[in-house]
Amino acid sequence: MNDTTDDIADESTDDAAGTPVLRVRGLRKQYGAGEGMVRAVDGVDLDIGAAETVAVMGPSGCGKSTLLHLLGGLERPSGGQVWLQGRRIDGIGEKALARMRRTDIGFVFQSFHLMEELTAVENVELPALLAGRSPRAARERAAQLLEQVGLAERAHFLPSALSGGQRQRVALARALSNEPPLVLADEPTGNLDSAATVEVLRLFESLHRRGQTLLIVTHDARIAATADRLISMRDGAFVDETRLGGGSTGRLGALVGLED
Ligand SMILES: Nc1ncnc2c1ncn2[C@@H]1O[C@H](COP(=O)(O)OP(=O)(O)OP(=O)(O)O)[C@@H](O)[C@H]1O
Repeated sequence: MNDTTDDIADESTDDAAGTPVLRVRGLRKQYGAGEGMVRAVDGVDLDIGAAETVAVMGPSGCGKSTLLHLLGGLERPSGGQVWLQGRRIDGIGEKALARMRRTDIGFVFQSFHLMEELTAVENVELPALLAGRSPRAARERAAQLLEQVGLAERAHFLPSALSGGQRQRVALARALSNEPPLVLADEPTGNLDSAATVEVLRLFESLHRRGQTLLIVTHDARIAATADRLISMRDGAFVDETRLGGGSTGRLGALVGLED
């Protein structure tokens, strides 16, 4: 485990092409020890530039979720370095980590993770309130985001009264609440039927067009087709990378039968 500090270290990474939104070097996570040890993430290097969408695909158990959890500060790495907007974030203290999760990373999970007792708009405004925005500003921003995901009319519904696709759209709106520089999505369509998958896919495309930086782990080739780059992962490591056109108008989008 790395040493921790409650301040985000100001260790910049200079790069001729500009500072990437996310830079990862030699990232590792192992579980257990001895014969039962699992190397879930085993030496990952990655740069994601501003406004880039990167998709990661790979077989079950290859370490995709663990990777996102490490990048989103939900789990601690066993080794390696991570910079978010040029700031070193691996090994930061709990307070700084919590702040980073609230304001710098938007997380979209396969199973939505909405607060069931809060309405859609209350779910979406929560991160902004936790980040210290005024109730009025947080509510205005939440209403705007729900409008963008096509759910303005359902703002006061509880999650239990929403379909899977609608829940994921609320979750996506919530992820954008604090305008994070990076959105991490873990199988965002994994629990959705194909109609709802297309709805969510459209939203990712539109986010991509608007310049949101995104890292998406997915089993769905249609989602991956919206990316600029597609990375294949096996046994905790990246084994292949393909540059796509980005957006479902790209070559792969055509292959999987999506129209724009
Ligand atoms: N908390 C944990 N303790 C022990 N082993 C773990 C833990 N979390 C994950 N693993 C192991 O790490 C490896 C990677 O798991 P991970 O969930 O990251 O894979 P994945 O590629 O996301 O799989 P899926 O596509 O099925 O969600 C697997 O072998 C898994 O069993």
